[in-house]
Amino acid sequence: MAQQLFFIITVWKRGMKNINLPISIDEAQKIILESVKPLTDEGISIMESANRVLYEDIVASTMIPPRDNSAMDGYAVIAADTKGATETSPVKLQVIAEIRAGGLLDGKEVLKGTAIRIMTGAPLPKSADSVIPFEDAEEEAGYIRIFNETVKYSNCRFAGEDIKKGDKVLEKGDRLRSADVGILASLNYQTIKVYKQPTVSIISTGDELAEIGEEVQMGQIRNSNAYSLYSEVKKYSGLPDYLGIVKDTLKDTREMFLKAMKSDVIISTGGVSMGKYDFVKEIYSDLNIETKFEWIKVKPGRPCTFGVKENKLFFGLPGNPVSTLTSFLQFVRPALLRLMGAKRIRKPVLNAILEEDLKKQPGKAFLLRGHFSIRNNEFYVSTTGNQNSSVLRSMSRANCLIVIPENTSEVKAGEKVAIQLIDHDEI
Ligand SMILES: Nc1nc2c(c(=O)[nH]1)N[C@H]1C(S)=C(S)[C@@H](COP(=O)(O)OP(=O)(O)OC[C@H]3O[C@@H](n4cnc5c(N)ncnc54)[C@H](O)[C@@H]3O)O[C@H]1N2
Ligand code: MOO
Repeated sequence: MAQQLFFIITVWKRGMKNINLPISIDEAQKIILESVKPLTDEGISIMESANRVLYEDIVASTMIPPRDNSAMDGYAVIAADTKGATETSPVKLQVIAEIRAGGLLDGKEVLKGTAIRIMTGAPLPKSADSVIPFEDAEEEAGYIRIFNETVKYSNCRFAGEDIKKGDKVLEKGDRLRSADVGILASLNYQTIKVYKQPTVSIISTGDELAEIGEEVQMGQIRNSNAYSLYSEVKKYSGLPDYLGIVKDTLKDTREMFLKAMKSDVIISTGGVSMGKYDFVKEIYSDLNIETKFEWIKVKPGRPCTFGVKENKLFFGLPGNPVSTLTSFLQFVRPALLRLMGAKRIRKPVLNAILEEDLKKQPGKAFLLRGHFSIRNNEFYVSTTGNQNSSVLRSMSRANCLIVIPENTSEVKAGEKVAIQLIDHDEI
């Protein structure tokens, strides 16, 4: 009875929502994405644009390539002129001119029975409809001998075959890859409009933490979460600011969170489970941050708090180093990408053959650290060792997370399991 009363009071205090009940990964992601308001835009040089998200559609104002040109170093010919060419009875054509890449046509034209020496990328002269590579012809005293027939359009590249004028080549919401940057350059863009990068404050909580360079006192461990998170934030194009370690007191935690409020996203690690000195949740209600959820039906990462205040997103990630990273991947990563306007935010998931038996309790999903490999065109996966949430080594060896659903209790070697590819681009 007393327990029920406590529960009702807690729910009431936290805005009539049952945030104490664990929710699924999918539900949590939905709540987070509903809370994200994408940032505004800025203009940047295309040189800085890799991994940024376009704020505008890119519509081609010219054709690429702009004119028909040669795909090989060789001879521009009229294909019909090579008819009947064989090893024993080669066709002979007179070489009447040469065109270099970047050179001008200057009215040069291939006439019947002639050829023009041409370099890769040089404009195709009028009436030529095929290019014979140097290695397939023999030149001597102003003539070439050709030993094989060629067909029309061999080794020719045509105007607009890559991009036509008016094509929408890239879209608002695309996260730019290197080939995209190349297309922008081909279309003469020096600068483009992209979404701003989210600023991200990172806070480590815990009296037990020693900073890099400090002596580790009795009972202390080295702070690793701030650094693994810092690199994850950078990987997903956020602007991280590591604010340091905060001691487990309400006063210090409040001061640190007030300092962090300058950012779009505030990530803390530790202090979100049931410990006597876990203050993060208390600080949320203290600072009027609306808590949306506190527990997820997943291991690692069961305690995980998410809150919102004035478009700022607050993630209270669990302290265990692996739980921090898996929770980042499932929850913070999609939020950062959506803040930056990205359309694609899902990591690829595929099926792989499990190489060992796995058992778990039902009731929560498991995200096991795995390593996948490909043999005989099949994906295989095995775990990377000790799956304790504090064991970072097995995360460091992992290239995927094996997803065992909530209600499954056992999977046998040889069965297929879903694997989430953690190092691959979003789809
Ligand atoms: N009574 C309960 N205890 C715990 C529960 C629970 O449900 N009931 N959940 C457990 C689970 S699961 C996790 S995960 C942890 C999460 O706890 P906190 O987020 O409150 O984290 P802390 O207690 O502060 O730390 C947990 C663990 O992680 C180490 N840690 C913390 N910060 C860092 C850092 N920056 N770098 C490296 N390692 C860090 C810390 O030393 C602890 O060992 O709670 C369980 N307990
Ligand atoms: O859920 Mo905790 O994150 O397993 O160790």
